[in-house]
Amino acid sequence: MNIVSVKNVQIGTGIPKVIIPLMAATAHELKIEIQEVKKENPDMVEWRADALIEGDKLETVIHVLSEIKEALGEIPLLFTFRSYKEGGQKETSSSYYMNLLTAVIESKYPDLVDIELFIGSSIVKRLVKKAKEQQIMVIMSNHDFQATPANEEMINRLVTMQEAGADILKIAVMPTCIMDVLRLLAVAETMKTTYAKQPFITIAMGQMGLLSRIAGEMVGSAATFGSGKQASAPGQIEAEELKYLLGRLHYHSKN
Ligand SMILES: O=C1C[C@@](O)(C(=O)O)C[C@@H](O)[C@@H]1O
Repeated sequence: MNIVSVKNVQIGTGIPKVIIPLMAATAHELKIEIQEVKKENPDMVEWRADALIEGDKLETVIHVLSEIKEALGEIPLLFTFRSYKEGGQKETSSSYYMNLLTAVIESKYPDLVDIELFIGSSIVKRLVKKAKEQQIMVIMSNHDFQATPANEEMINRLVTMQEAGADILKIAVMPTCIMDVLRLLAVAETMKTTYAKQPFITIAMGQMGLLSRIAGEMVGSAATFGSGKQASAPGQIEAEELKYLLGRLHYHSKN
C-alpha cells in the first residue's frame, strides 16, 4: 500500500492519524476553536466549512480558509464541505459545491480536499483533475447515516474511489447492530489484504461504532476523527482520549 505524505505526516503507516474537525459557526469562534484544537497536537485538522453560517458564500469561505491555514502553520489542513444529503449542515446546489471546491483547490490553501464520491461523476472527474494539477491531495468520501451497506457494496465504493484517482479512500456508515460494525471491520481487512493500493479510512458511526474508531491499526484503517471543541459526527470521542487508546493498542500489539 502506498504511503501518503502530507507535510510531516505519513498516512498509511504506524498508528492511525488523528484528525480533529473544526465546527465553529463564525470566523471569530473558529479562531478560538483553532487555539484549543492546536493544544491537542492533531496529526491533521479538518475544516468543515458547511458548519460556517456563511458557508454558502464562496468569497467568505476562501477568506476564512486563508486565515485557518495561517493559524495552523505546519499542521496539515483538510478542507471539507459536507453535502446536506451526506450529513452536512447546509443545503446548497451541486454547482455551488463544484465552484467552491474549484476555488478552494486553486487557492492552494489546504493540503487535502474531501470530494464526495456521489456528488456526480463529471464533478468528481473535474475536481480530481484540478486537484492533481495543483498538487492537492484528495480524500474521496461516502457517508451513510442510515445503515451499513452490504460488504461487497462498501468494497465496491472504496475501489471506485481508488479508480477515480483518490489519494485516500473513506467510508463512514451507520451500524444498526454490532454485526454491522464487525462487517465494516471485515471490509477494512479485505481492503488491506486484497484491494487497497491507497490508504483508506473506515468508520462505523454512532455509539456502537466506537470499536472502528480505535481499531484502525489492526485492520488497516489509516486515520480516525476525534473531537476537539465539537464533534462533527455521531460517535466521535475526544481526540485526547482517542490518542491515548490508539497509543495503548499500538503498544500492546507490538509487545
Ligand atoms: O468523513 C468524515 C468522518 C466523520 O463523518 C466521522 O464519522 O468521524 C466526520 C466528518 O467530519 C468527516 O468528514
